[in-house]
Amino acid sequence: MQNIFSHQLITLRRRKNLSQNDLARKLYVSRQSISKWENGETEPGIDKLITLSEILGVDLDFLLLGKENLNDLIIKISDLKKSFTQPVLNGITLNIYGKDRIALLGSNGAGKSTLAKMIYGELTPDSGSITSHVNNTDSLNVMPQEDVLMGDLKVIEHVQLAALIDQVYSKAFIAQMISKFRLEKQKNTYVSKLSGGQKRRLSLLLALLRESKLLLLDEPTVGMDLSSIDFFWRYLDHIGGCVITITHDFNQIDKYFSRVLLLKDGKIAQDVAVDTIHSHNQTIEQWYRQYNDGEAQIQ
Ligand SMILES: Nc1ncnc2c1ncn2[C@@H]1O[C@H](COP(=O)(O)OP(=O)(O)OP(=O)(O)O)[C@@H](O)[C@H]1O
Repeated sequence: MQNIFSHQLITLRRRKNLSQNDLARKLYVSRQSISKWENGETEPGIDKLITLSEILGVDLDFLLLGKENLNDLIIKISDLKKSFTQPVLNGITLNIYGKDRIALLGSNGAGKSTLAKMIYGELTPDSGSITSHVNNTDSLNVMPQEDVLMGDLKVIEHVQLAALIDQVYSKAFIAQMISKFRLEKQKNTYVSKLSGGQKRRLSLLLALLRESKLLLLDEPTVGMDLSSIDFFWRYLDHIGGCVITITHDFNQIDKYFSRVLLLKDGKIAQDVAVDTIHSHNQTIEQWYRQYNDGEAQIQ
């Protein structure tokens, strides 16, 4: 066990961009203890192992025995390239794990939606590969940047249809979701007559009808009023599986995400754990301003 655990600890700690000091602080142990565990000289007790598996976002089995399970690595992206009239993605390499909560950040036009569309299969890359352990038909939920709604259905009909397709149809559940998403008054309104924010709420409801292994949200809160935005973030906090969100809603990233990716010049310029940014006494917004415009690197 010792060798596998030591190897796992080093790999997973680096994957989370945590230094030995960062991890020591989180576990209330000395940096030397971490170093000894990583050298295979000593082992942590069970309470620390449990906390470690939580911090590193993996099952205890995987931490101790290296048993890869599908909840862990769910998407592997290698050297992905895509050009339209100009190159947009210029060699994206990335692993996405089952418990990741990723905020995908970058300037307008950086290629965030393009990358998301390739992950959910709407666009094909020019070169490179995406290996996915997510079944697009039953384990992937998507809320694209532009609402994809059927305007000539009433809200209730749209939700019923989606629930049938997702195999989660139940009258009570549909009523509950419509009420939760504050669309009760509009349930007999044609979708084409909804306001922009109401359409966004409906799109979100549809994306969240069934459980998913991967939920991809492209600027979900744009056009929503403040109470809908608050509702959205609270709701998101209770969703299982991996979540990748493209957002410029910086105030919320600190609270709801575990990992931030910065897309810049067609590459993943930064891939950092939110905790690491906080341990440098920065908010995500401060970090973003520094790294999107500057050249610095977090060690
Ligand atoms: N179908 C397309 N045909 C031609 N160019 C495209 C197409 N889709 C995207 N682009 C271009 O690719 C670049 C990246 O677009 P993308 O929508 O991925 O950026 P983004 O980071 O999501 O931007 P934003 O934050 O503004 O939504 C842009 O310059 C855009 O004009």
